[in-house]
Amino acid sequence: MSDAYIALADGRVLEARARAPGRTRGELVFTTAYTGYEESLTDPSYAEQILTFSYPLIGNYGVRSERFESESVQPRAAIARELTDDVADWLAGEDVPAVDHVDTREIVTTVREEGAMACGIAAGPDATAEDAVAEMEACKPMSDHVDIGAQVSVTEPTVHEGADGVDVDVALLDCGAKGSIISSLTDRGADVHVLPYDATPEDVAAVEPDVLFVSNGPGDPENFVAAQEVVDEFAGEVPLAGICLGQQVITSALGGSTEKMAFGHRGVNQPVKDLRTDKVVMTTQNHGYTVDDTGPLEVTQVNVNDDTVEGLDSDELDVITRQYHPEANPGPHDSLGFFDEVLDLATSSRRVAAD
Ligand SMILES: NC(=O)CC[C@H](N)C(=O)O
Repeated sequence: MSDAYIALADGRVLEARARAPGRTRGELVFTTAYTGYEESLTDPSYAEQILTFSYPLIGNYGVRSERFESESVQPRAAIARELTDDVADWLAGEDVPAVDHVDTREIVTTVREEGAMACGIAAGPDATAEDAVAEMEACKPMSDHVDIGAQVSVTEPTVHEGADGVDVDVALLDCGAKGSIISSLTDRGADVHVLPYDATPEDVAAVEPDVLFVSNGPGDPENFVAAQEVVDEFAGEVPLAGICLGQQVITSALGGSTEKMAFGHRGVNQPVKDLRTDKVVMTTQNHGYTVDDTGPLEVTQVNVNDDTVEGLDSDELDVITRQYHPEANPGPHDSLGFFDEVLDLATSSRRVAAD
């Protein structure tokens, strides 16, 4: 007898094995990454989602907090073919339901064919298929999580100091920032002033930033209204940079738009071509929305698989953004140079302003 059930919005209920008990619901997504499960499970971009690992064995090198991207587990549940005890115990300790012994190929194929969908999970000794279905039926679309930023952002400003000798101040709007975005900036010497997702223009001005950086984050970028207002306020005055949700928020704020993708880009081998150099790099991605209309921004990079926008730029407004995750964790380090470009933009625009 099964002790776990996964209910999908298309009516199917899959039987599984409970590895961490509980009942929950969320948008069903996946990652094809074969390593980096600790980083993915602590990435705030996955808030309100259920994460399926397509790689069959998850947890084979343990669980270490040094590899976490935030302080807690962020998806509402995890699904894998086989979870080790280390991972199962970690998730159980965090009250995040987890299930395995299920055909994850079927789940990923379903999401690829039918799109990201509502999902309910019931796991544990008393779990029933009906419980899972009830959870799935109560699952809201991502766009209905209007204040999702509050779940993942700092509530008070915090400063992360970079190395001495580099004089760059970054105001980072924390819409659910991964730790390695912050450390990629401090490693290069920048002081990073992490501000709440709903910071006001006054809060940002108080930092006297050399660059305003909008982080990654969960959910629909159109719900990050305060962040869009801040970007609008500083556009043309302070250089702008963003990653993933950050690219989407900046584009919308400047007059462009975003749209929901069928199932998104979900893995660590997404090929991205730079249109200026014709070079292709491998990138880490986990997003379900994409930039549709780029507004005043110029497309500098595209996804080789489907031609969607991966990088945007504006010389006039001093903007540089990426849809993928240059900070990696998990994934390839091919595009870490993005952070050098951000610091160059911060310092060169300052020189121009001082002339
Ligand atoms: N990784 C992210 O920042 C994700 C951005 C946004 N929530 C999306 O799904 O498109």
